Amino acid sequence: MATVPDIDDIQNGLDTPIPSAIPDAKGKLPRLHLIDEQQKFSEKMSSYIDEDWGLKEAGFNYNLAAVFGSQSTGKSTLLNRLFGTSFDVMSETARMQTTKGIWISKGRDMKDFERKSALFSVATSEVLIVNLWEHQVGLYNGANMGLLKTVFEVNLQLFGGNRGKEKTLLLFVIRDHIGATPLINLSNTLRADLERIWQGLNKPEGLEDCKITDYFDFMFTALPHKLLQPEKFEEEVSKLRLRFSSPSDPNYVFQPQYSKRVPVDGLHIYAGGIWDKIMTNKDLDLPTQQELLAQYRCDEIASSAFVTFQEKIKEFRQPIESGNIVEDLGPKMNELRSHAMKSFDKDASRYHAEVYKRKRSEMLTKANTMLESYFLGQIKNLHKKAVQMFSTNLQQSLRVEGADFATVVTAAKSEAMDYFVRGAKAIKLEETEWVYDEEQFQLERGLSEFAATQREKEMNKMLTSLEKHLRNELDEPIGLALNNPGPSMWGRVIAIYQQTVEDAEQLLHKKARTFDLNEEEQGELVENLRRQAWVLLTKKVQEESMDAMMLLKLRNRFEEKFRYDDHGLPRVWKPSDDIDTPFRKARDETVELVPLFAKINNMDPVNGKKFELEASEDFDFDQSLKVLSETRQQEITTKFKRESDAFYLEAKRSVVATQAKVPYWVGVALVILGWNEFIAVIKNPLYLMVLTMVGVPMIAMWYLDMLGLVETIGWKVYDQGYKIAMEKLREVMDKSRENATARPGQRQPQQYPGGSAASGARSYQGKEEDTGIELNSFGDKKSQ
Ligand SMILES: Nc1nc2c(ncn2[C@@H]2O[C@H](COP(=O)(O)OP(=O)(O)OP(=O)(O)O)[C@@H](O)[C@H]2O)c(=O)[nH]1
Repeated sequence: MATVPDIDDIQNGLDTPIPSAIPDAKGKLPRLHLIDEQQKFSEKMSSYIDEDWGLKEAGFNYNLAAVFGSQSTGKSTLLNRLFGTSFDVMSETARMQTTKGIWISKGRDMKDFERKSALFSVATSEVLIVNLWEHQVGLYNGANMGLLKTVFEVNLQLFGGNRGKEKTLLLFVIRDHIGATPLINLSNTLRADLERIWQGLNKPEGLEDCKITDYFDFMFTALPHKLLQPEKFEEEVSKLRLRFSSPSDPNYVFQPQYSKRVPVDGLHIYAGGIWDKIMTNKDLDLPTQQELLAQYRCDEIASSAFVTFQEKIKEFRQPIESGNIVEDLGPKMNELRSHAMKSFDKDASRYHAEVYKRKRSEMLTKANTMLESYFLGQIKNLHKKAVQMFSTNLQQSLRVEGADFATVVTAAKSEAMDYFVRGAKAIKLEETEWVYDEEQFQLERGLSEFAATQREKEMNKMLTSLEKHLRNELDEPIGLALNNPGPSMWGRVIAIYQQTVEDAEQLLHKKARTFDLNEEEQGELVENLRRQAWVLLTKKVQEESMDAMMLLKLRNRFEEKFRYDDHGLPRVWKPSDDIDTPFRKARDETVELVPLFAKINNMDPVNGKKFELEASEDFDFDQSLKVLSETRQQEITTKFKRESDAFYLEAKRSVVATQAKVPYWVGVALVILGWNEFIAVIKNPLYLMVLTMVGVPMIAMWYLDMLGLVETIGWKVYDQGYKIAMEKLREVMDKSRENATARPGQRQPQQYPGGSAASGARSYQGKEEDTGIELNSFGDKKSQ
């Protein structure tokens, strides 16, 4: 290849007048060994450009062409003919002798250098002449297509970013063209070969779909046989020369799109930079035989070590996938990994050190990747377990009376987090970049969210119990206050409210501390509490002011005034008594109570100020104060008046009853008919004693006009006695029914309507007296 080691790839376009090119003593233009055998870029390029070639002031007015082709394909001959250069041409006789021997013995270095210099030519030149024999067309190796492939590949890697911006012209010159195959056919074959090569390239990321034409243009030409048709050869070469020297030629090669746009004074830096980049690219280096062997053997050793390793680590899969925590997973994984690495080291460490090192690190990475799935699986399971642990601990601790929520959460959280971190640390192997920060972060967040939900639940529980407390504290006292109606009753109600809310607030503040509530949250809860208590209060007031309740209150008050005297004793009306005045007075005084229930008087009795609560969307304080409307007040008053009439009539009736008198003849008849009995009683001390004991009090009462009262009391006693007796009877019946239910294996009787199956069964088997009660209660004596 002519680019090695000569500078025959750098050439000045012939149309450009060379300002001061200085030929040497033999009249030859000076040439530079640009890159020497040690692959070192010449430092003299700049001085050659400036002085030897006189291109100092040329700026962009120069061109670069390179030639590429197999050994001794006449590259130098062509360049010398085209550009008047003076590259050495191998003598016709020596040609055969200088090929294979040198080629094989220096194979590696040469091949390496060949790739690099070919790539250098492609990267720096505007036109790359690809020189090949006609008979090489279609032959992969002969036409140097393998080399072209590497050059294309690396060119794409290193300079592929300039897609479509900088193109290079590939000018194929087919030598010794006899003419049997037309040029067009040859060029088609070459195009197809190039396209195929391009398809097979390993293209870098992002350039997978790039085309060969994004980077290269093609031109094809042929030259006749130099030795067989020398004149024709020279003629065609002269024509070809025009393509390089005459811009007016239709096939002129140095088109602007191929220019690298580097001014000539910077060319040495540009070309040097490209060479450096090429030199540092590993893909252009060929491995030594030792390295190849080491790669092969290390791969084999690694695979065999992996077989055992993979087999052993399988045991972790099942438990981890089913969500269990594998005990000692860290040490176990570490042991298996070290075992695999040791068995690799034992055999592989004898091979090429660099390769061994690289393969070892590859193997370690692969082993780590395999183990990482178990690491991640265990981390996931640890996460789940930590959440469970947290939830159980929290719930257990909260069950303890007086548990402080904030403290309980902090303790449970720190325990769960500790468990997770300890577990995660234990399975993180050395020489890995495994991390669990994200999972830890997610866990912490999850626990906080869980705690927040729990806290809300606990708070709701607390608020519900607080509401119950409020209801208990308010209900009875308010009922009592309103059952004794009067101008001061609202004052009492407000005082009860204030006291209850104060107690509940204290309770709330105490609880708030355990929930770690801030000022604002506490304020809001207190506000809600006050409102809630007020709503409960107004509900109770509404209950107490329902028609039936109001009438009861009024009736009680009326009875107090009308039926009892000032000493609290029941009044017995005598015929001489004035019933109308006390009745009217008692009724008027009672009716006066009704307007008191029109509206809650929200005056605070303690400080004399109006008590108020802030209204909200669903709470209207002023509205909540209203109790009885005008209409309802009237309705209640009317109903009450009607009821009170009954009391009036009853009073009147009782006077008539005491007024009724026994006729005189009844007395006379009594004396005549009962004389004997009277004498018998007088004479008998026992009868006399009984008569005295019963008769004297009766006479006294009659005298005091209290017989009506005695009668009323008697009836009441009878009434009460009857009620108690019935109650006792019911209790005994219930008890006997329960006992019967408790007895197992008894028949299911149906014959006692209203009685339970158990009580029916009892009637067959129970004790005599029990059965009697049972039957009496249901009235079915036949079954006995
Ligand atoms: N048949 C034939 N021989 C040629 C042609 N051009 C050059 N030669 C001869 O081939 C031999 C090699 O020519 P060179 O120009 O030195 O070839 P090269 O490719 O520069 O050689 P290296 O630089 O060693 O790779 C010389 O003897 C030339 O006279 C050609 O077109 N046809």
